[in-house]
Amino acid sequence: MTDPILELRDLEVHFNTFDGRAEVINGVDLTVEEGETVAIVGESGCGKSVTAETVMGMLPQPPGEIVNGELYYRDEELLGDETAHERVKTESLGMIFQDPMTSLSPVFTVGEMMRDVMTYQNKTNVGWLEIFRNIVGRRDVSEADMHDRCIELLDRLQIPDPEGILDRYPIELSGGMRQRVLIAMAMLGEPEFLIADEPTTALDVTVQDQILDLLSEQVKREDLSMLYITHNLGVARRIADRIYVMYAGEIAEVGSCEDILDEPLHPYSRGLVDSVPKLTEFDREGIEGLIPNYTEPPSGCRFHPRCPAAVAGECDVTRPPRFELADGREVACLLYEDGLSPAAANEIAATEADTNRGSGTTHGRSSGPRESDESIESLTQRMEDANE
Ligand SMILES: Nc1ncnc2c1ncn2[C@@H]1O[C@H](COP(=O)(O)OP(=O)(O)OP(=O)(O)O)[C@@H](O)[C@H]1O
Ligand code: NI
Repeated sequence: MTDPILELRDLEVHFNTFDGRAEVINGVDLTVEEGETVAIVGESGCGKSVTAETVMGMLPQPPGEIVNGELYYRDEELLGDETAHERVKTESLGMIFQDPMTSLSPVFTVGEMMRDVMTYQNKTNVGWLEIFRNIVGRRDVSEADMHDRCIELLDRLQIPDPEGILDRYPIELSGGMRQRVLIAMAMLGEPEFLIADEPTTALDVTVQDQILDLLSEQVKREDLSMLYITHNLGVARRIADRIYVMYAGEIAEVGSCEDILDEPLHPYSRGLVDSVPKLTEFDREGIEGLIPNYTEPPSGCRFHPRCPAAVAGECDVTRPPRFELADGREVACLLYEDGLSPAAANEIAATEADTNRGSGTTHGRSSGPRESDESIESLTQRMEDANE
């Protein structure tokens, strides 16, 4: 491990809703090393955006409430210091959002928006001093310089006719072009850390690929670090160095893209990888059931009601810590207690899943952990035997 540029520790976020208190983020730890791209992958509603919003200092509070946790950016704690958070956000962070139509203003041209961003660089409280300085004219924000910088960035994102684009309104551009403009705008403030929340979901696959390539290019060129949010494992593999698999506001598994995709360990990751449509395969296994209700989250492991390998009396009682395996892999699943080898644990998970399926797990809503005489200890024993 090198130097973490960003570190989230034990984050807990709750929301006050009409249905009660929703305990959405439940102890998330996450680290992004300098120059690294980390993807958070998980199904809709698992808390990816809430995590990103917290990092950006953009969590709506209320209804949101950060109940616990620390956020370090280059060793500076930000969750307890709004001023520092605002400064870091302005100076060092860049954001790219999901839907360009909602993040771009419909009433300004691309050029006007880009100039605005450059002048105030995402500052929410622009003081009279800054406005005065800009009226008087600082060298670095002269009209000509701003114009050149806009053209350079639009050019870098391979936007045809950048001069012409500056005078266009977002509505006049295609989805792919809008997303490119949004990336160009995020780069204007010369950030060192990018946060992208599903920037390509609304695009068709070819355009999505182009955008991912362009984004990777910027990240490499400027030596940026990035937190990339997606529900798509394929996208994560293309863009990220490491993947954090998230389930119901908890991190299920951490590993390199290859590790997670080639040999997912957590039963949830296994389901997630299995549910990726393959061109050569029609019959695929997904994950049954839904993300739990956050006002009454399951006890123990939050995944246990849907887990094909869940063991009654264990998984519904004990919240699994993140077990560290070799090569920076971490899995929050009781199967991996006692440093079991991934291959062996996987085998057990698979056997468990088969047995559970055979014993008639109902469709749609899972029937919860299997009543079993076999405890984790005996599973472990079996695994150790298998290892020998
Ligand atoms: N402002 C809010 N008020 C109340 N609940 C919220 C708010 N924002 C998020 N939530 C809840 O937090 C949970 C996680 O939402 P989040 O948007 O982080 O999911 P996500 O993983 O980003 O999903 P998606 O892939 O659909 O974007 C959801 O149950 C959502 O209803
Ligand atoms: Ni989201």
